[in-house]
Amino acid sequence: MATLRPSLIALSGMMGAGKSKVAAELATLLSWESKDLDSIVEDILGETIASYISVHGEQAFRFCESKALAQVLQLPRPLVLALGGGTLMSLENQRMLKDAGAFIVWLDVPLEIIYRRLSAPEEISKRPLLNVKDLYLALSDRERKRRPGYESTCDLRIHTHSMSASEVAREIERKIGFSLESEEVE
Ligand SMILES: Nc1ncnc2c1ncn2[C@@H]1O[C@H](COP(=O)(O)OP(=O)(O)O)[C@@H](O)[C@H]1O
Ligand SMILES: O=C(O)C1=C[C@@H](OP(=O)(O)O)[C@@H](O)[C@H](O)C1
Ligand SMILES: [Mg+2]
Repeated sequence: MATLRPSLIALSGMMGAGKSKVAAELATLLSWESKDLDSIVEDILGETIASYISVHGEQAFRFCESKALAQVLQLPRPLVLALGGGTLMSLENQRMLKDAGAFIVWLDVPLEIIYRRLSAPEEISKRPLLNVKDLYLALSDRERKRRPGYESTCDLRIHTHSMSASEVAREIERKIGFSLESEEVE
C-alpha cells in the first residue's frame, strides 16, 4: 500500500497557538521549506500588518491575506505554511487550500495558555486585533466564534497542552506518519 504524503502542511489555530514557531520547527525536522503567511502579507504590503490595519482596517487586510495565500500556494513544495489565525474564516481561503491539497493541522491550545503567551506587550503590538481593553474577553470571544471553523477545516487536530514547539512539531510528524519507521513504499 502506498502512503499518500502531503507536500503542503498548513498550520491553523488561534493567534498565539504557535503556528509560526511550530512551522519553522516542523520544517527543520522534515528538511522542508517553511513560510509564514503573515510575513508574505507584510512583504506585499511593504509594512507591518499592525500599521496597515490601523490605517486601512481589517477588511482590507483580509483582501491582502487572500492574495498572499494565492501566491504562496504557487511556491515549490514540499512546504510547511503557518497561516494567520483568521485565514480559515474565509470560505475562499478554505477552498484555495483544499484545491491545493493542503493538509491542515489545527493547533488546539487552551485559552489560558494563549492568554498567557499573548499578554506580553511585544506580542500584542504585533497583533492589532488584540489592541483592546480586555484581552481575555477579546480572545475568548474570537475563539468561540472561530472554533467551529478550525474544527471543520482541519485534517488533524493537535491538543498541544503545554508541549514545547519542538514537541508539537514532533507530534505532527509522528501523526502524519513521516517518521522513517512508518514510511511505506509503493
Ligand atoms: N509550544 C509553545 N510553548 C511555549 N511558547 C510558545 C509555544 N509556541 C509558541 N510559543 C510562543 O508564543 C508566542 C506566539 O507564538 P507564534 O508562533 O507567534 O503563534 P501564532 O503564529 O500562532 O500566532 C511566541 O512568543 C512564541 O515564542
Ligand atoms: O487571528 C487573526 O485574525 C490574525 C492573526 C495574526 O496571525 P497569528 O495568528 O500568527 O498571530 C495576523 O494574521 C493578523 O494579526 C490577524
Ligand atoms: Mg503567526
